[in-house]
Amino acid sequence: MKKNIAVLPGDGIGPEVAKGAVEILGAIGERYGHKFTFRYGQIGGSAIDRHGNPLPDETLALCRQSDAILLGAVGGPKWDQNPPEYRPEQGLLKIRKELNLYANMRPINYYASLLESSPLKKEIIEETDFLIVRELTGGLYFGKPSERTYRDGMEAAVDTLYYEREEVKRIMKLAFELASTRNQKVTSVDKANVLESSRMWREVAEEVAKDYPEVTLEHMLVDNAAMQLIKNPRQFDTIVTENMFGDILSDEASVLTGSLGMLPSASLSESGLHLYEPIHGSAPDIAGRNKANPIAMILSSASMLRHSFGLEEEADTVEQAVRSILDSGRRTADLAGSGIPYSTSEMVEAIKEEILQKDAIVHIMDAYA
Ligand SMILES: NC(=O)C1=CN([C@@H]2O[C@H](COP(=O)(O)OP(=O)(O)OC[C@H]3O[C@@H](n4cnc5c(N)ncnc54)[C@H](O)[C@@H]3O)[C@@H](O)[C@H]2O)C=CC1
Ligand SMILES: CC(C)CC(=O)C(=O)O
Ligand SMILES: [Mg+2]
Repeated sequence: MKKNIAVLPGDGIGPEVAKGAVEILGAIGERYGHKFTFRYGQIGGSAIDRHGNPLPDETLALCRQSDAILLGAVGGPKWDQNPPEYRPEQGLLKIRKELNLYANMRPINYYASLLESSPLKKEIIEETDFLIVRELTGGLYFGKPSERTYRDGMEAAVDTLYYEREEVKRIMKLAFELASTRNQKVTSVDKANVLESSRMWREVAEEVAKDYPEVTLEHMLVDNAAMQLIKNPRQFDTIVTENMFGDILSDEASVLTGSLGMLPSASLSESGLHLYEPIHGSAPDIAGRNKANPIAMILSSASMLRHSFGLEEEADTVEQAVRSILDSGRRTADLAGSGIPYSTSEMVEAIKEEILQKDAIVHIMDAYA
């Protein structure tokens, strides 16, 4: 198979983890005979520095000409004081909107060998397996106005949580579709006791649920959901929620796996051009030190193999290699505790060797078959 992949490394640890994912995809190409061509584009702070724009037109064009997109992370203190349009995060929001990447899938799976890495009790997190379906192109991050203003002579600031009914329906339908292939339960998370947008969200959830009689729908207020995620995460199967609620709840959920550096995501569009990104940010506190955990990014690339290219076995191979390396006790600093940590590049190399070594074993077995 031949595929063109746009790689947008971004800022901070973005380039470090993106490099790791590219190497892993290279190993998969080598093992299975696929030709992946990687073409690089600028986004975020590095794009501001080079082009004066957090999402240059060239980057968008590159993405549109590609079969899938890998994105590292954007942002950092260097650009924190920039005016809003020159903030790296605007590049990320814009690419999501321009490519209509309306659904961000954030799966939370437990890793047996990482049970000790979480501050939570083993009995609570064991067997955790749920999916956060985060609406990604609407809600509080996109509503207008979003500005500094004056009201009654007083300085004020406003952000707007705006949803069109159809936008809610689209993400809700996807959540029900996904739940019907999982454990048939949707938890719709909102703040319907306060927000009008949430009351509409709830109505739509009830309406869509009628088409999926085999799926159980429950509603949960977001503050309670934040608590339930830590208290009893096994109760969840598919969570569907507003953009910012999903952003916050998924970072919280990463604690179940032991590190933010473990959670991948897929940002899906209706056009079939999807973007794959770890849920974490650019981690300026560890950037440039070869210290970041590349697994969230590597698992995002596995998701790309599965969902964009239909390469199920190849995706399984990446995920299995990650599990084997973790089972063998190898950890980056975020998970190493008092053990000796692997650097980013050592971790990538270990996963890569695991992928290629299995290949060697398969060939030897074939030779003797
Ligand atoms: N998708 C994106 O590009 C995102 C960008 N950001 C941006 O990133 C910058 C930093 O934001 P923060 O709030 O610090 O969030 P962050 O996610 O970058 O980091 C939070 C904490 O988790 C750690 N961490 C994150 N990823 C890690 C990894 N792969 N391995 C090991 N440790 C990891 C960091 O070292 C830090 O202590 C900001 O400019 C923010 O706007 C934040 C979230 C998402
Ligand atoms: C710019 C932010 C919305 C990025 C973020 O935190 C995320 O998508 O997880
Ligand atoms: Mg986030």
